[in-house]
Amino acid sequence: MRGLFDFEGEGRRAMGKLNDFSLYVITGENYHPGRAISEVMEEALQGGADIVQLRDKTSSPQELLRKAQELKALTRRYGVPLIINDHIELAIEVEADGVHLGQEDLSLQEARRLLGSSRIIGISTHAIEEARAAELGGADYIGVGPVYPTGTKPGVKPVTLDYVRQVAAEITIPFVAIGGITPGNVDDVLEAGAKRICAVSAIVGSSDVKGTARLLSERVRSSRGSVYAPKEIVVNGRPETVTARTVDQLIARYGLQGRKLVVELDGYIVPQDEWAATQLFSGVKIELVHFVGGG
Ligand SMILES: Cc1ncc(COP(=O)(O)OP(=O)(O)O)c(N)n1
Ligand SMILES: Cc1nc(C(=O)O)sc1CCOP(=O)(O)O
Ligand SMILES: [Mg+2]
Repeated sequence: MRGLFDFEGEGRRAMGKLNDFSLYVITGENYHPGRAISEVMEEALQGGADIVQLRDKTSSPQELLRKAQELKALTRRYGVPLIINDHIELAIEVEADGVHLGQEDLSLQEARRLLGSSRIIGISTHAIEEARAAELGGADYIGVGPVYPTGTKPGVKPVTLDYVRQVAAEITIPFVAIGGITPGNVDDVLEAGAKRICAVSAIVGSSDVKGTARLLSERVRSSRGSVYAPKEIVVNGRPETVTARTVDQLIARYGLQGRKLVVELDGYIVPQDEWAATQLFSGVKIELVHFVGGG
């Protein structure tokens, strides 16, 4: 097991806010005329959405503020992060958990300067060079898409499952596959290596928002394997098969209880008070770094 590393020097950061997630749901009010945004998003949360984004290209600043405040209260009740698309100043004003930015939006560096290290920054990517740059620049997650053609972004050329495979093989920060994902094609996306998916129309445009969210979220979770089954994970760079269900069980398995430890899971530092609740899934990469000699 690797012992000690200079975690300042390697650009690692404490990120308590972005817990592992499976189903990321983005608002899309044009898909549910006559129904309130908070009503529809609450159904998505009931179905298992574990991260929510407010994306709204048409509202006035006042309307946007009202929607952001409503969603902030809603997501707090469900204990999931709220991300604001594009508008960093709004994210700061409502104390959202983070912001999502595209290649044409505010730069990652400027966003990080404004938001600080504890808030989430997601970056859209459409090619591996963009994914590498986002990872290197300290993004907390990346969007990978559009995987399929989508009416939510008409006319945008799909990146296809090839790009999903490329990112799954190379990029270590969490990524979320997005664009045209539905119950009918989600298994292909997962098969290509996605561990998290994101959807707008398939969920908020569904006649059964909760049921569709549940179906998608269960598909993603079950593709990661049962928490009770042996899991193939990578511990400090070494492939291991483990039965530990949670981070604290894994720590116990290595006899490291009570040691001064830093735990990094898929690029995030897991705070000690979350070790017991943080589940392990096949495919995760974990670093257990213990300090020796008073380091
Ligand atoms: C999770 C996620 N991924 C990608 C996007 C798209 O962001 P962007 O490229 O800036 O395009 P707009 O959404 O602003 O039209 C996203 N919003 N969320
Ligand atoms: C908002 C957005 N961004 C994308 C990207 O690839 O960056 S694809 C997309 C639309 C996602 O909506 P739907 O689930 O309805 O296809
Ligand atoms: Mg944008």
